[in-house]
Amino acid sequence: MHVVVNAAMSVDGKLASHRREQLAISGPEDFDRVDRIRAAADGVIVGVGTVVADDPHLTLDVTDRRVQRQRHGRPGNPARVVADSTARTPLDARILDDEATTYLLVSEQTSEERRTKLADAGAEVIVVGDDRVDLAAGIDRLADEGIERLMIEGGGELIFSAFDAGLVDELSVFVGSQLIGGRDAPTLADGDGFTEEFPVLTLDDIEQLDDGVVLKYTVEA
Ligand SMILES: NC(=O)C1=CN([C@@H]2O[C@H](COP(=O)(O)OP(=O)(O)OC[C@H]3O[C@@H](n4cnc5c(N)ncnc54)[C@H](O)[C@@H]3O)[C@@H](O)[C@H]2O)C=CC1
Ligand SMILES: Nc1nc(O)c(N)c(N[C@@H]2O[C@H](COP(=O)(O)O)[C@@H](O)[C@H]2O)n1
Repeated sequence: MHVVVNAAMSVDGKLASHRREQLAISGPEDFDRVDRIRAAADGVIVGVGTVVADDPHLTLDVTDRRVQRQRHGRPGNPARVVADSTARTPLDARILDDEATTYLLVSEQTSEERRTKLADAGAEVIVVGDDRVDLAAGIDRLADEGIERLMIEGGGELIFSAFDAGLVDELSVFVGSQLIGGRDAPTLADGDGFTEEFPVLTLDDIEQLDDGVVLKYTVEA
């Protein structure tokens, strides 16, 4: 499995304001770039914090679906995936519509009743982990479903966990020109934070887009 993280942050490293409202940090050129990364992926994953905050759709625009067909011979959108230990995804969430397959990674903490409701609402429910979603195990299960390239879109809790588990191969981050501030605003990598053995990245490319820059890194093994 090849895992690519992509997100957009302010100059002070925030993904959103402390109110956790969705903000357009990216401009149109960067959103086009995001769409191309989605189009190249077999699956796009977010944490349930992002689902609750943003109600994202995580699909491609029609142009990119054509691009995907030419590139990979596979029609349609990449699969959508949510890391959702206690199955908090609302039953009317946009990611549960029928525009793509949606996998919900949940833990054993989720009741059979809740799993059934989510399955009835359109989700493919996969149980991985006792108290919390075990991301490495989840990725193995997604690989069994044919997902070979996974894009992680956020938020900061999920991105930290993916780095913590040593699962990330590439990181792209758009740095916009806003300053958001707020000690409780989500950042690119939240979680408990590293105190030793910090992940080491190699800067591969810098590109100016909209009013910001895209930084592209590979992650050292
Ligand atoms: N600017 C950007 O590119 C993006 C911004 N965002 C913003 O980020 C915020 C949401 O981020 P967060 O609150 O950090 O939530 P998140 O989206 O990272 O979800 C975290 C939640 O996922 C669940 N989870 C299950 N298994 C997990 C695991 N193994 N590791 C980590 N989490 C796991 C937990 O309930 C946890 O609270 C929103 O304000 C959203 O707008 C989200 C994505 C991209
Ligand atoms: N790359 C990027 N730039 C921003 O400025 C953003 N706010 C985000 N947010 C992510 O995109 C999701 C929304 O996706 P849909 O348009 O609904 O398909 C949102 O939930 C974040 O994951 N990303």
